[in-house]
Amino acid sequence: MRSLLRLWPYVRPVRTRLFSAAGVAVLASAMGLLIPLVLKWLVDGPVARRDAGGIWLGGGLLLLLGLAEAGLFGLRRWLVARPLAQVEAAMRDALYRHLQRLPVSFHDRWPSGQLLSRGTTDLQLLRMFLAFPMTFLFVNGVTILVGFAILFGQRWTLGLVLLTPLVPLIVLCSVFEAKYSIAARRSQDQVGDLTTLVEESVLGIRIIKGFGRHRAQARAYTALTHELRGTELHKARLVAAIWGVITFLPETAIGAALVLGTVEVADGDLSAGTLVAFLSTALALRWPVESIGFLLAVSNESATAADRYFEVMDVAPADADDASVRAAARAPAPGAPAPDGLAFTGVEFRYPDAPPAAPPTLRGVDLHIRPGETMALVGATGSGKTTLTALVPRLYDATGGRITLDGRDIMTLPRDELRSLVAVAFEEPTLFSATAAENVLMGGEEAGEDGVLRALRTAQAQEFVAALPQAEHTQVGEQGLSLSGGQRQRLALARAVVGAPRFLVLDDPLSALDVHTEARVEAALREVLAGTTALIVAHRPSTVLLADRVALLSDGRITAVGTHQRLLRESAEYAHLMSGADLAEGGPGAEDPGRAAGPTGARAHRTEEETER
Ligand SMILES: Nc1ncnc2c1ncn2[C@@H]1O[C@H](COP(=O)(O)OP(=O)(O)OP(=O)(O)O)[C@@H](O)[C@H]1O
Repeated sequence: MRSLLRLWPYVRPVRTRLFSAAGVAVLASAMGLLIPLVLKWLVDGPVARRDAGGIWLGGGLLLLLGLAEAGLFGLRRWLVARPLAQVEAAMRDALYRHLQRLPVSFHDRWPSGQLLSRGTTDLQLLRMFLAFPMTFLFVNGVTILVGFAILFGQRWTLGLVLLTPLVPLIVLCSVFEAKYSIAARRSQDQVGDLTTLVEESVLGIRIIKGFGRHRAQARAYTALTHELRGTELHKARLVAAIWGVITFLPETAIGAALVLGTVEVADGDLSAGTLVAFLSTALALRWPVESIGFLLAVSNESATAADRYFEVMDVAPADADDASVRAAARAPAPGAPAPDGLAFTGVEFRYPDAPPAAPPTLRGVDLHIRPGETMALVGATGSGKTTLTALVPRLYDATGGRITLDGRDIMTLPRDELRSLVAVAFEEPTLFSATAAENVLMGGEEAGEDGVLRALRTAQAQEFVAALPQAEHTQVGEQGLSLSGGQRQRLALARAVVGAPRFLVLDDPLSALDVHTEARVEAALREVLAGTTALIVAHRPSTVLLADRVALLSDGRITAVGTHQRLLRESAEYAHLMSGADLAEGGPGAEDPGRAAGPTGARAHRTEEETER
């Protein structure tokens, strides 16, 4: 329940409205409690005297009280609707912004459905809690206290009879709360799992259909829904039990008070009006008492929702560690950074969720890419190429050693600056639900329309984009037009080059292209690469040919660096990786060593020794 208190910072801005609404609800409840007192006056006065005028007056008064009660409850609802929508929106906003700032390693660990359900159902639950149970636990508490004061005022002996169930009720409610909160947590986690499964099924629909997995998927879905159904039924049984107890015990006490009160009226110890007032007050307290079971259940679910929400919000964002880093970055630099390219020194990396006994994914990586140089990174599958490239834009932080850009340690660079220096494109291109131009501009908004067209030309995407219904203003990505894998890759490549970054990191960016398109993209890329320091993961010799030098990564270590030709000669592993390709046995690179060594202008004519210096 303590987690519900943590909602205060979000509720604070709307506290005046919420407190006013609670005040209005207390007033409305008070109207309800006045009704029995008017009844008492009516029975003992005008009814006993057979005074028709008095009876009409009493009836009119009761009608007015009823109308005032209804009107005040309506006003309360109106008061809370807008501010609570605002609280929900602010919390959702904070969650979204926080998720954007959390490190990639967090997203590796957390299923997206769990995050989705926190941003949707959990927040709806919290809004409901603030709108209803929070106010009514308070309002009903006040109503019960005032009601009992009135009851004791009428006849304290009968009041004591009504109080008898209090102790067993408190004990039973606390047992219920403990059990219900476990069930509520389980159910909300199961909703998260279900959301993950639905999301995966929608995103992976081609694989599911292609492999005829729909039955297996449907079975998994049914199993999860059955589990959720079981938990929901368990919750319903718990609520039914507590509701039954909360209804049964007070009503038995009311019954006992009725019998005792009637005996007292018969004996002439109590006026009929007092008994009517006593019983109608007790009946007016039925809803506040009976609703406690329901209010506790919703409060419990809300506490679980708040726990789940803060579980994510409490994870330190990726740039939290940047405070000291920024201070270091602000320290006067010993002069403008000299262009020194991209250097890895003794870099080690281990995934946070890797088993403790497993060796690090990267170990003692030393690699220097000179300014303006293009380095291809080649290695067997699983050797750590993608991991190494992910360290440069700090998608993950190296667990040892250092990476420098023009001599500046990337850990001392503010993330914004780092990401404006480094552009990335991955093998699996992700496009967003936006126009083709907007997707490209994500790589550098200042590039403008001309920049987009230039980048599209470099990525050889201008033709297919021009053929789209609204050219570069066509919606692409998830909710837009479906593009082929190669088209998506080329748009992602355009996004990487649009900002003319100083450092370019490409993870096998041409893998989905046919050889002719690839050759055209490479020709255009060479111009871009001439002014950029680049690290390109390559599987195919044709991509390797874009590079000045090649680094061979095996088993998390750089084991050889040199030109394509030299590595072919000297490294059996490299030759093996490149074998089967036309280049290894007399392909174009072999025929034209200049092109293999670094085919951009003057660089194409450098000797092998010069390139390797
Ligand atoms: N998020 C992760 N958590 C834990 N281990 C990971 C994660 N991503 C990759 N790995 C492991 O790290 C190792 C290197 O993976 P990486 O993707 O860097 O290889 P790669 O050389 O790029 O392979 P490929 O050529 O197949 O793309 C693999 O053993 C992989 O299982």
